[in-house]
Amino acid sequence: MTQNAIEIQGLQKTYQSGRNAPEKNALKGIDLDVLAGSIFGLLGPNGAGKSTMINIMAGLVRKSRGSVRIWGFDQDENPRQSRAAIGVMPQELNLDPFFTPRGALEVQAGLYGVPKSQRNSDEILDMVGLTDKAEAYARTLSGGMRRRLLLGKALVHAPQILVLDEPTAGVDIELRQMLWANIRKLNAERGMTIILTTHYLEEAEEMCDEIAIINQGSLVARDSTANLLRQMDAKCLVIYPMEPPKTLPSAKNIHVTRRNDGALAIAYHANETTAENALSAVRDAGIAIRDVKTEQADLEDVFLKLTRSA
Ligand SMILES: Nc1ncnc2c1ncn2[C@@H]1O[C@H](COP(=O)(O)OP(=O)(O)OP(=O)(O)O)[C@@H](O)[C@H]1O
Repeated sequence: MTQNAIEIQGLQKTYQSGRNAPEKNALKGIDLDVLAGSIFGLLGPNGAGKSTMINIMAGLVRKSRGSVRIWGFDQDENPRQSRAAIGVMPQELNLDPFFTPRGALEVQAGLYGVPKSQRNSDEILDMVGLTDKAEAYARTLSGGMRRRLLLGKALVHAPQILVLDEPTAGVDIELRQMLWANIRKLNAERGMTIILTTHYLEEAEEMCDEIAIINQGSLVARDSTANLLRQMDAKCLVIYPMEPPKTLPSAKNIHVTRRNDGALAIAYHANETTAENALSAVRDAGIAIRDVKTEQADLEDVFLKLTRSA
């Protein structure tokens, strides 16, 4: 087994446009490793190049330059092995309406050359909760069921790496939880490496061990989720006073604002001062505290900082 599930070097993608339109440099030279066994989030604003990158990994889009190794296999030298190591759950619900879920899984297994004796359609149908729909035509399945079937299709050849492009975009809470439970299980029990794109930063913060942020075709961050959050040392202490204060607290390195609900928001940077100093300033101003809470930066703040400055 390799240490890295994915190794990407100098990856570039230029889309040729129409006769008079300029070329589009969707990826401008990306280096990226993804550790085997991790849950890895690929984030970026619309048009950043996430789908392009995922589709290149999956062998669905041809790269213009650079090298991509999947599970140790170079995509150019060993296209078959590198494709076999990866399963993709695409964003679009592109299912043949005339196949049943069982039929769709069998066809997919055939495409990947999985011998009949090694197919596990029943287990997959059970896992994605489609056992009782196994013989229903895809056109009769709800949107949520189709999405579950797409996850099932990505798993037929037992890939080491599962790639999910916006798996929870527009799905209801119940399905979202089911998808995440399945994904966590595949990661924990089979050690499957999971790579996903999502627009829900809270979800990425909760799910992903490691995160890469791309913006306009370039990598702007790549770190553990915890380290990325640590970069943002902006804190806010929110004080609910017993009575509206006559004067606002003031001290070095704190910035106080009054909120509409009567709370006082005391903003500071953890590397400049402490919560203790902020609270002292509140006491010095003679303010009795009814309640207090803290607010800290989340992934959304990190994301905005990195993608705006670039
Ligand atoms: N087939 C194509 N031909 C020409 N340009 C393309 C093609 N596919 C993508 N692009 C362009 O490449 C850039 C990156 O697109 P991509 O779909 O990879 O971004 P994304 O980060 O996945 O965005 P989103 O979050 O909106 O799905 C965009 O400017 C897009 O318009």
